[in-house]
Amino acid sequence: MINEQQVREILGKLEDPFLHKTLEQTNGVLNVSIKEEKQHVSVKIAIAKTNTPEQMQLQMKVVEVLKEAGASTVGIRFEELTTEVLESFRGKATASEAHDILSPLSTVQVIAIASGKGGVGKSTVSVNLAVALARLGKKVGLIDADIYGFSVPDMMGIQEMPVVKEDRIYPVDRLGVKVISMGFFVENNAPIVWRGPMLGKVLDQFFRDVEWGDLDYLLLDLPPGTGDVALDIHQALPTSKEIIVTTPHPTAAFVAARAGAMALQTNHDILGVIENMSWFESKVTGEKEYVFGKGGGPKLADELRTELLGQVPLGQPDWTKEDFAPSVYDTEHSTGKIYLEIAKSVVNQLEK
Ligand SMILES: Nc1ncnc2c1ncn2[C@@H]1O[C@H](COP(=O)(O)OP(=O)(O)OP(=O)(O)O)[C@@H](O)[C@H]1O
Repeated sequence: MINEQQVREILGKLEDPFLHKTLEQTNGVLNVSIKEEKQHVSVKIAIAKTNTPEQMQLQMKVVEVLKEAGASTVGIRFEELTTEVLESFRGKATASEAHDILSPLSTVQVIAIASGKGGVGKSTVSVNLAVALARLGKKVGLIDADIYGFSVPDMMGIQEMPVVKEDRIYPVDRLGVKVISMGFFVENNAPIVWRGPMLGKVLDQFFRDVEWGDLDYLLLDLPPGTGDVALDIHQALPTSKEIIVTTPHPTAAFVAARAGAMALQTNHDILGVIENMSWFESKVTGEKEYVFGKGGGPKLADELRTELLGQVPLGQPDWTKEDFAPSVYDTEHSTGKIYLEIAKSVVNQLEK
Protein backbone atom coordinates (compact mmCIF):
# COMPACT_ATOMS: atom_id res chain seq x y z
CA MET A 1 0.00 0.00 0.00
CA ILE A 2 1.51 3.30 -1.10
CA ASN A 3 0.69 6.40 0.95
CA GLU A 4 0.83 10.16 0.37
CA GLN A 5 4.05 10.60 2.33
CA GLN A 6 5.82 8.02 0.14
CA VAL A 7 4.50 9.58 -3.08
CA ARG A 8 5.76 13.01 -2.00
CA GLU A 9 9.17 11.57 -1.10
CA ILE A 10 9.51 9.73 -4.42
CA LEU A 11 8.38 12.67 -6.56
CA GLY A 12 10.41 15.14 -4.49
CA LYS A 13 13.58 13.50 -5.81
CA LEU A 14 12.69 14.10 -9.48
CA GLU A 15 14.01 17.25 -11.13
CA ASP A 16 12.20 20.17 -12.71
CA PRO A 17 13.54 19.79 -16.29
CA PHE A 18 14.11 23.52 -16.69
CA LEU A 19 15.28 24.65 -13.29
CA HIS A 20 17.45 21.56 -12.64
CA LYS A 21 16.27 21.61 -9.04
CA THR A 22 14.37 18.80 -7.36
CA LEU A 23 10.60 19.07 -7.07
CA GLU A 24 11.18 19.14 -3.31
CA GLN A 25 13.34 22.27 -3.72
CA THR A 26 10.80 23.95 -6.00
CA ASN A 27 7.78 22.83 -3.92
CA GLY A 28 6.60 21.44 -7.23
CA VAL A 29 4.45 18.59 -5.84
CA LEU A 30 1.24 20.54 -5.36
CA ASN A 31 -1.26 17.85 -4.64
CA VAL A 32 -1.40 14.08 -4.04
CA SER A 33 -4.53 11.99 -3.72
CA ILE A 34 -4.79 8.22 -3.48
CA LYS A 35 -7.80 5.98 -3.99
CA GLU A 36 -6.65 3.30 -1.58
CA GLU A 37 -8.75 0.33 -2.58
CA LYS A 38 -7.60 0.62 -6.21
CA GLN A 39 -4.15 2.15 -5.52
CA HIS A 40 -4.92 4.90 -8.02
CA VAL A 41 -2.57 7.85 -7.46
CA SER A 42 -3.40 11.35 -8.75
CA VAL A 43 -0.80 14.09 -8.56
CA LYS A 44 -0.62 17.76 -9.48
CA ILE A 45 2.88 18.98 -10.33
CA ALA A 46 4.16 22.48 -11.06
CA ILE A 47 7.16 22.98 -13.38
CA ALA A 48 8.75 26.02 -15.03
CA LYS A 49 7.32 25.46 -18.52
CA THR A 50 4.32 23.34 -19.44
CA ASN A 51 3.23 21.86 -22.79
CA THR A 52 6.81 21.04 -23.69
CA PRO A 53 8.66 17.84 -24.71
CA GLU A 54 10.42 18.07 -21.31
CA GLN A 55 7.03 17.87 -19.58
CA MET A 56 6.25 14.69 -21.53
CA GLN A 57 9.50 13.10 -20.39
CA LEU A 58 8.88 14.00 -16.78
CA GLN A 59 5.34 12.65 -17.09
CA MET A 60 6.66 9.25 -18.21
CA LYS A 61 9.19 9.24 -15.37
CA VAL A 62 6.48 10.03 -12.79
CA VAL A 63 4.32 7.14 -14.02
CA GLU A 64 7.34 4.81 -13.97
CA VAL A 65 8.49 5.62 -10.42
CA LEU A 66 5.00 5.57 -8.94
CA LYS A 67 4.16 2.24 -10.56
CA GLU A 68 7.43 0.80 -9.28
CA ALA A 69 6.34 1.91 -5.80
CA GLY A 70 3.04 0.07 -6.08
CA ALA A 71 0.55 2.40 -7.78
CA SER A 72 -1.75 0.55 -10.17
CA THR A 73 -2.73 3.64 -12.18
CA VAL A 74 -1.39 7.19 -12.16
CA GLY A 75 -3.13 10.45 -13.11
CA ILE A 76 -1.01 13.60 -13.56
CA ARG A 77 -1.87 17.24 -14.03
CA PHE A 78 0.80 19.85 -14.72
CA GLU A 79 0.73 23.57 -14.14
CA GLU A 80 3.33 26.31 -14.33
CA LEU A 81 5.19 27.55 -11.28
CA THR A 82 4.05 31.02 -10.27
CA THR A 83 5.97 34.09 -11.46
CA GLU A 84 7.01 34.75 -7.83
CA VAL A 85 8.61 31.31 -7.50
CA LEU A 86 10.37 31.70 -10.87
CA GLU A 87 11.56 35.19 -9.87
CA SER A 88 13.05 33.80 -6.65
CA PHE A 89 15.03 31.20 -8.63
CA ARG A 90 16.00 33.80 -11.24
CA GLY A 91 17.60 35.82 -8.45
CA LYS A 92 19.86 32.84 -7.68
CA ALA A 93 20.53 31.76 -11.29
CA THR A 94 24.10 31.03 -12.38
CA ALA A 95 25.57 33.29 -15.09
CA SER A 96 25.11 30.63 -17.75
CA GLU A 97 21.45 30.06 -16.76
CA ALA A 98 20.80 33.82 -16.74
CA HIS A 99 22.30 34.23 -20.23
CA ASP A 100 20.53 31.22 -21.75
CA ILE A 101 17.69 32.88 -23.63
CA LEU A 102 15.59 29.72 -23.70
CA SER A 103 15.89 29.03 -19.96
CA PRO A 104 13.01 30.11 -17.71
CA LEU A 105 15.76 31.53 -15.48
CA SER A 106 17.00 33.81 -18.25
CA THR A 107 17.26 37.46 -17.29
CA VAL A 108 17.29 38.55 -20.95
CA GLN A 109 14.16 40.48 -21.93
CA VAL A 110 13.02 39.29 -25.34
CA ILE A 111 11.10 41.97 -27.27
CA ALA A 112 9.45 40.95 -30.55
CA ILE A 113 8.42 43.64 -33.01
CA ALA A 114 5.41 42.72 -35.11
CA SER A 115 3.04 44.34 -37.59
CA GLY A 116 -0.24 43.41 -39.23
CA LYS A 117 1.19 43.99 -42.72
CA GLY A 118 4.42 44.80 -44.51
CA GLY A 119 5.90 48.19 -45.20
CA VAL A 120 4.73 49.98 -42.05
CA GLY A 121 8.30 50.47 -40.81
CA LYS A 122 8.66 47.47 -38.50
CA SER A 123 12.34 46.95 -39.42
CA THR A 124 13.14 50.67 -39.15
CA VAL A 125 11.54 50.71 -35.70
CA SER A 126 13.38 47.53 -34.62
CA VAL A 127 16.76 48.93 -35.66
CA ASN A 128 16.23 52.35 -34.08
CA LEU A 129 14.80 50.98 -30.86
CA ALA A 130 17.77 48.60 -30.55
CA VAL A 131 20.24 51.45 -31.12
CA ALA A 132 18.34 53.73 -28.70
CA LEU A 133 18.42 51.06 -25.96
CA ALA A 134 22.18 50.69 -26.56
CA ARG A 135 22.52 54.49 -26.31
CA LEU A 136 20.88 54.25 -22.88
CA GLY A 137 23.72 51.93 -21.88
CA LYS A 138 21.83 48.66 -22.25
CA LYS A 139 23.38 45.50 -23.67
CA VAL A 140 21.31 44.78 -26.75
CA GLY A 141 21.00 42.03 -29.36
CA LEU A 142 18.88 42.15 -32.52
CA ILE A 143 17.66 39.21 -34.60
CA ASP A 144 16.37 40.05 -38.05
CA ALA A 145 13.87 37.21 -38.44
CA ASP A 146 11.94 38.83 -41.26
CA ILE A 147 12.59 36.17 -43.91
CA TYR A 148 10.78 38.02 -46.66
CA GLY A 149 12.33 41.37 -46.08
CA PHE A 150 15.60 40.86 -44.19
CA SER A 151 16.82 44.40 -44.39
CA VAL A 152 18.50 45.03 -41.03
CA PRO A 153 22.12 44.64 -42.27
CA ASP A 154 21.54 47.24 -45.01
CA MET A 155 19.60 49.56 -42.71
CA MET A 156 22.44 49.56 -40.19
CA GLY A 157 25.16 49.81 -42.85
CA ILE A 158 26.69 46.46 -41.89
CA GLN A 159 29.56 45.38 -44.13
CA GLU A 160 30.94 42.41 -42.17
CA MET A 161 29.62 38.89 -41.76
CA PRO A 162 29.25 37.02 -38.47
CA VAL A 163 32.19 34.78 -37.59
CA VAL A 164 31.49 31.06 -37.11
CA LYS A 165 34.01 29.30 -34.88
CA GLU A 166 33.74 25.83 -33.35
CA ASP A 167 29.98 25.66 -33.99
CA ARG A 168 29.35 29.01 -32.34
CA ILE A 169 28.11 32.03 -34.28
CA TYR A 170 29.52 35.41 -33.25
CA PRO A 171 27.08 38.23 -34.06
CA VAL A 172 28.17 41.41 -35.81
CA ASP A 173 28.63 44.35 -33.44
CA ARG A 174 27.21 47.53 -34.93
CA LEU A 175 26.40 50.81 -33.16
CA GLY A 176 26.52 48.99 -29.83
CA VAL A 177 24.06 46.29 -30.96
CA LYS A 178 24.85 42.61 -31.58
CA VAL A 179 23.14 41.74 -34.84
CA ILE A 180 22.16 38.45 -36.49
CA SER A 181 20.13 38.43 -39.68
CA MET A 182 18.66 35.75 -41.92
CA GLY A 183 20.29 37.83 -44.65
CA PHE A 184 23.76 36.79 -43.43
CA PHE A 185 23.02 33.20 -44.33
CA VAL A 186 21.49 33.68 -47.76
CA GLU A 187 23.60 34.06 -50.86
CA ASN A 188 23.24 37.02 -53.19
CA ASN A 189 19.97 38.30 -51.79
CA ALA A 190 18.19 35.09 -52.92
CA PRO A 191 14.58 34.76 -51.76
CA ILE A 192 13.97 32.35 -48.89
CA VAL A 193 11.51 29.57 -49.68
CA TRP A 194 11.44 27.89 -46.29
CA ARG A 195 8.20 27.22 -44.54
CA GLY A 196 7.41 28.22 -40.99
CA PRO A 197 8.54 25.09 -39.10
CA MET A 198 11.97 25.28 -40.76
CA LEU A 199 12.19 28.91 -39.85
CA GLY A 200 11.27 28.06 -36.25
CA LYS A 201 14.27 25.71 -36.17
CA VAL A 202 16.62 28.39 -37.48
CA LEU A 203 15.34 30.82 -34.89
CA ASP A 204 15.88 28.21 -32.21
CA GLN A 205 19.45 27.88 -33.47
CA PHE A 206 19.91 31.64 -33.21
CA PHE A 207 18.88 31.41 -29.56
CA ARG A 208 21.13 28.44 -28.79
CA ASP A 209 24.18 28.76 -31.03
CA VAL A 210 24.79 32.49 -31.22
CA GLU A 211 27.33 33.77 -28.72
CA TRP A 212 25.17 36.61 -27.37
CA GLY A 213 27.18 37.07 -24.18
CA ASP A 214 25.57 39.06 -21.43
CA LEU A 215 22.43 40.77 -22.83
CA ASP A 216 19.79 42.93 -21.20
CA TYR A 217 17.51 43.00 -24.24
CA LEU A 218 17.11 40.82 -27.32
CA LEU A 219 14.94 42.40 -30.01
CA LEU A 220 13.39 40.42 -32.85
CA ASP A 221 12.20 41.89 -36.11
CA LEU A 222 9.41 39.42 -36.99
CA PRO A 223 7.98 38.70 -40.45
CA PRO A 224 4.96 40.95 -41.11
CA GLY A 225 1.36 39.80 -41.08
CA THR A 226 -0.68 37.14 -39.41
CA GLY A 227 -0.21 34.24 -41.82
CA ASP A 228 1.21 30.81 -40.99
CA VAL A 229 4.88 31.88 -41.08
CA ALA A 230 4.20 34.61 -38.51
CA LEU A 231 2.23 32.11 -36.43
CA ASP A 232 4.99 29.48 -36.55
CA ILE A 233 7.54 32.07 -35.47
CA HIS A 234 5.34 33.26 -32.61
CA GLN A 235 5.09 29.68 -31.40
CA ALA A 236 8.86 29.17 -31.65
CA LEU A 237 9.62 32.22 -29.50
CA PRO A 238 10.38 32.06 -25.81
CA THR A 239 7.89 34.10 -23.78
CA SER A 240 8.30 37.62 -25.11
CA LYS A 241 7.02 41.13 -24.88
CA GLU A 242 5.61 42.34 -28.18
CA ILE A 243 5.54 45.76 -29.73
CA ILE A 244 3.04 46.25 -32.52
CA VAL A 245 3.91 48.78 -35.22
CA THR A 246 1.19 50.50 -37.21
CA THR A 247 0.72 53.51 -39.46
CA PRO A 248 -1.84 56.13 -38.38
CA HIS A 249 -4.70 55.24 -40.70
CA PRO A 250 -7.58 53.62 -38.77
CA THR A 251 -7.76 50.77 -41.30
CA ALA A 252 -4.04 50.05 -40.79
CA ALA A 253 -4.66 49.92 -37.05
CA PHE A 254 -7.52 47.49 -37.68
CA VAL A 255 -5.12 45.12 -39.49
CA ALA A 256 -2.47 45.61 -36.79
CA ALA A 257 -5.00 44.55 -34.13
CA ARG A 258 -4.87 41.07 -35.65
CA ALA A 259 -1.11 40.96 -35.00
CA GLY A 260 -1.87 41.91 -31.38
CA ALA A 261 -4.45 39.14 -31.14
CA MET A 262 -1.89 36.65 -32.50
CA ALA A 263 0.63 37.72 -29.85
CA LEU A 264 -1.90 37.12 -27.09
CA GLN A 265 -3.08 33.79 -28.52
CA THR A 266 0.50 32.54 -28.53
CA ASN A 267 1.01 33.59 -24.89
CA HIS A 268 3.15 36.66 -25.36
CA ASP A 269 2.47 39.94 -23.56
CA ILE A 270 1.92 43.16 -25.45
CA LEU A 271 4.31 45.87 -24.33
CA GLY A 272 2.86 48.66 -26.42
CA VAL A 273 2.16 50.19 -29.80
CA ILE A 274 4.41 52.39 -31.92
CA GLU A 275 2.74 54.52 -34.56
CA ASN A 276 5.10 55.14 -37.47
CA MET A 277 4.82 57.69 -40.31
CA SER A 278 2.51 59.69 -38.02
CA TRP A 279 2.88 63.04 -39.78
CA PHE A 280 5.06 65.08 -42.07
CA GLU A 281 6.42 68.32 -40.68
CA SER A 282 7.01 71.05 -43.24
CA LYS A 283 10.53 72.46 -42.97
CA VAL A 284 9.18 75.75 -44.37
CA THR A 285 6.14 76.38 -42.18
CA GLY A 286 6.72 73.87 -39.36
CA GLU A 287 3.14 72.70 -39.86
CA LYS A 288 2.24 69.04 -39.40
CA GLU A 289 0.46 67.28 -42.22
CA TYR A 290 -1.22 64.00 -41.44
CA VAL A 291 -0.57 62.44 -44.83
CA PHE A 292 -1.40 58.88 -43.78
CA GLY A 293 -4.40 59.78 -41.64
CA LYS A 294 -4.63 60.18 -37.90
CA GLY A 295 -5.57 58.30 -34.75
CA GLY A 296 -4.55 54.72 -35.66
CA GLY A 297 -1.89 54.32 -32.96
CA PRO A 298 -3.98 55.54 -30.00
CA LYS A 299 -6.97 53.53 -31.29
CA LEU A 300 -4.90 50.35 -31.51
CA ALA A 301 -3.34 50.88 -28.07
CA ASP A 302 -6.82 51.38 -26.67
CA GLU A 303 -8.12 48.25 -28.34
CA LEU A 304 -5.21 46.12 -27.12
CA ARG A 305 -5.43 47.74 -23.66
CA THR A 306 -1.83 48.76 -23.83
CA GLU A 307 0.35 51.85 -24.00
CA LEU A 308 1.12 54.02 -27.03
CA LEU A 309 4.91 54.00 -26.68
CA GLY A 310 5.44 56.75 -29.22
CA GLN A 311 4.64 58.35 -32.55
CA VAL A 312 7.38 58.63 -35.16
CA PRO A 313 7.03 61.21 -37.96
CA LEU A 314 7.98 60.81 -41.61
CA GLY A 315 11.51 61.87 -42.40
CA GLN A 316 14.92 60.45 -43.19
CA PRO A 317 18.06 60.23 -41.04
CA ASP A 318 21.01 62.52 -41.63
CA TRP A 319 22.79 61.01 -44.62
CA THR A 320 25.87 63.21 -44.54
CA LYS A 321 27.44 61.24 -41.67
CA GLU A 322 30.66 59.41 -42.35
CA ASP A 323 29.73 56.21 -40.50
CA PHE A 324 26.83 55.44 -42.79
CA ALA A 325 23.80 53.61 -41.39
CA PRO A 326 21.02 54.53 -43.86
CA SER A 327 18.05 54.00 -41.51
CA VAL A 328 19.51 55.03 -38.14
CA TYR A 329 18.63 58.45 -36.73
CA ASP A 330 21.32 60.29 -34.74
CA THR A 331 20.82 61.22 -31.11
CA GLU A 332 20.51 64.90 -32.08
CA HIS A 333 17.93 64.23 -34.82
CA SER A 334 14.36 65.00 -33.65
CA THR A 335 13.34 61.42 -34.56
CA GLY A 336 16.44 60.06 -32.78
CA LYS A 337 15.17 61.85 -29.66
CA ILE A 338 11.73 60.28 -30.07
CA TYR A 339 13.34 56.81 -30.22
CA LEU A 340 15.29 57.59 -27.03
CA GLU A 341 12.02 58.47 -25.29
CA ILE A 342 10.43 55.24 -26.56
CA ALA A 343 13.46 53.27 -25.30
CA LYS A 344 13.12 54.95 -21.90
CA SER A 345 9.46 53.95 -21.59
CA VAL A 346 10.36 50.37 -22.56
CA VAL A 347 13.04 50.31 -19.86
CA ASN A 348 10.64 51.86 -17.32
CA GLN A 349 8.04 49.22 -18.02
CA LEU A 350 10.41 46.27 -17.94
CA GLU A 351 12.75 47.28 -15.14
CA LYS A 352 10.12 48.44 -12.68
N1 LIG B 1 9.23 57.28 -40.31
C1 LIG B 1 9.62 57.06 -41.56
N2 LIG B 1 9.83 58.07 -42.41
C2 LIG B 1 10.21 57.86 -43.69
N3 LIG B 1 10.41 56.64 -44.21
C3 LIG B 1 10.19 55.57 -43.42
C4 LIG B 1 9.81 55.72 -42.05
N4 LIG B 1 9.69 54.47 -41.52
C5 LIG B 1 9.99 53.61 -42.49
N5 LIG B 1 10.29 54.26 -43.63
C6 LIG B 1 10.65 53.66 -44.94
O1 LIG B 1 9.56 52.82 -45.35
C7 LIG B 1 10.03 51.66 -46.00
C8 LIG B 1 9.50 50.42 -45.27
O2 LIG B 1 10.07 50.39 -43.97
P1 LIG B 1 10.51 49.04 -43.27
O3 LIG B 1 11.28 48.18 -44.21
O4 LIG B 1 11.06 49.40 -41.98
O5 LIG B 1 9.07 48.41 -43.09
P2 LIG B 1 8.65 46.94 -42.63
O6 LIG B 1 7.35 47.10 -41.97
O7 LIG B 1 9.74 46.31 -41.89
O8 LIG B 1 8.48 46.23 -44.01
P3 LIG B 1 8.54 44.63 -44.27
O9 LIG B 1 7.91 43.97 -43.12
O10 LIG B 1 7.80 44.48 -45.54
O11 LIG B 1 9.99 44.31 -44.35
C9 LIG B 1 11.55 51.74 -45.98
O12 LIG B 1 11.96 52.26 -47.20
C10 LIG B 1 11.85 52.73 -44.85
O13 LIG B 1 13.04 53.44 -45.04
